[in-house]
Amino acid sequence: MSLTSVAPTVGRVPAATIRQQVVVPMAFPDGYEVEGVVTTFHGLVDGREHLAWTFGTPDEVALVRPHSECLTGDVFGSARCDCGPQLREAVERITIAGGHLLYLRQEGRGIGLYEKLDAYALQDQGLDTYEANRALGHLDDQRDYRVVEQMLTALGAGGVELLTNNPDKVSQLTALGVDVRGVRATGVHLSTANERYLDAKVRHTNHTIDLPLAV
Ligand SMILES: Nc1nc2c(ncn2[C@@H]2O[C@H](COP(=O)(O)OP(=O)(O)OP(=O)(O)O)[C@@H](O)[C@H]2O)c(=O)[nH]1
Ligand SMILES: [Zn+2]
Repeated sequence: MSLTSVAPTVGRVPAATIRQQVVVPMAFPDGYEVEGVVTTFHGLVDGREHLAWTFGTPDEVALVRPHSECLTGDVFGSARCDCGPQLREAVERITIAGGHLLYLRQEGRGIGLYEKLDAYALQDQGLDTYEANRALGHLDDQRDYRVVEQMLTALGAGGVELLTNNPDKVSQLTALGVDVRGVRATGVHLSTANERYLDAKVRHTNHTIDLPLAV
């Protein structure tokens, strides 16, 4: 993992319990329709309102996407990053395979929405996404994934296949005792607006994004 991210907490994390489960019929703007089950929890260690969305019928080894909140990309369609298309892709792939989308309230890699927008302003002056975080006094990546372990255990998930390009998610979750049986990359959602961002992720944090050489 990157030395400039939060060190994983190794060892046992306290157990969380299921608070509520509700069926949600979903209709996406592109016409795709699916039904999910959304789960809320008691006892998540950081006190935030993280959600688990279950699609399809999870197998013994469930496909799991730990998705960090990105209000600008997930909700408003910002093309500065690849979060919105990754979220949409994850819902479809998990519905086919059976599994869970964990919607993690870790906006801005854990620095929050206003700070992320400050970081965008610095990127518009030439800094890359990690340099901008540091200029604002943050680590490159402030996320830790203890709540993922808590949610998966409460859901009764055994082995998981992770849907992510981020090796730090894989190593943190493995250190936390999650039984990671495999890792699947997401598609490459490249645009002129996000090419510098994706390139920084590949160069700096070894994200497995198969970018064309010209980027
Ligand atoms: N601080 C900061 N956060 C950003 C920026 N752009 C996107 N984010 C946040 O980054 C998070 C997503 O992280 P990414 O690095 O894009 O992807 P990842 O979660 O590490 O990897 P994947 O699992 O492959 O998606 C979301 O919380 C976004 O809000 C940025 O320029 N600065
Ligand atoms: Zn984003």
